[in-house]
Amino acid sequence: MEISFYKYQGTGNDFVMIDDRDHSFPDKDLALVQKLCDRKFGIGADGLILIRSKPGFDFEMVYFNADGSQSMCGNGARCAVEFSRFLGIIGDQTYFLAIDGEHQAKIVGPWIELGMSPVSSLANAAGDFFVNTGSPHHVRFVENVLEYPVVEKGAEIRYSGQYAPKGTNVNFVTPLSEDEIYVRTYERGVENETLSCGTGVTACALVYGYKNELHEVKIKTPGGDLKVRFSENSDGSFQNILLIGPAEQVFSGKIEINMKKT
Ligand SMILES: N[C@H](CCC[C@H](N)C(=O)O)C(=O)O
Repeated sequence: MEISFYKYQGTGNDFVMIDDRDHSFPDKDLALVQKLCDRKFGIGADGLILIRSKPGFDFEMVYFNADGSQSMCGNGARCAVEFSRFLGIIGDQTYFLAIDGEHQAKIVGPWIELGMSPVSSLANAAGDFFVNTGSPHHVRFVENVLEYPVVEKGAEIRYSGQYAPKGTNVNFVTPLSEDEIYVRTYERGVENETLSCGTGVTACALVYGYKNELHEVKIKTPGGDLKVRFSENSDGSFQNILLIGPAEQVFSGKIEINMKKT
């Protein structure tokens, strides 16, 4: 069976995007997801996203990490919004469903303003922090993140007993100024450093904003620049969280897939 795909990237986090409004993609075939994401034997990507029809929403976004596991993906959601506009499903605003619930988003020029799920609390984790922004994130502030052994230390934390069995994503942060941070991320399900992680930079921005009484944080990542805006409630929870950044279609193509005999 031949399928059409589109390749998108959001600050260097890259995705195979499939228009699956007819629900024909074999989403139980995780070996196929892994193959399509494989950078040598497939198309190559950090993850794969299906756009599906969903009553009550403009669309549903189904996200798979490269290893076939599922979670919420912030950069991927921005790409899903841009892809849905490209397909003519939406204009410049949308209300869609993802694994962590409903989301609003707005396209403002080259930027997508993505509403993220509310965050109930920041937790301390052995001197670091833990935040769930739709996917789980460990946040560690370090002296010089550009020199930090992200993959080695990231894997250590990701596979540590405190996060077993599901694991977590791991972010390392160095402040650049009073309202800007640099973030590098080890991503669960990619099992490597990615050039950026949307839910990850959101987690880091909430922690930095909490520590410095900010409601908007600029973030630099190896894959590009992002902004996070939010409001904090008196009980320490966060809402009106916006992840703001670009999303770009890089190329499109067709690929032959062997459907598993079911
Ligand atoms: N690897 C993450 C999901 C993708 C997160 C990232 N790509 C983003 O932009 O939020 C996890 O397993 O929780």
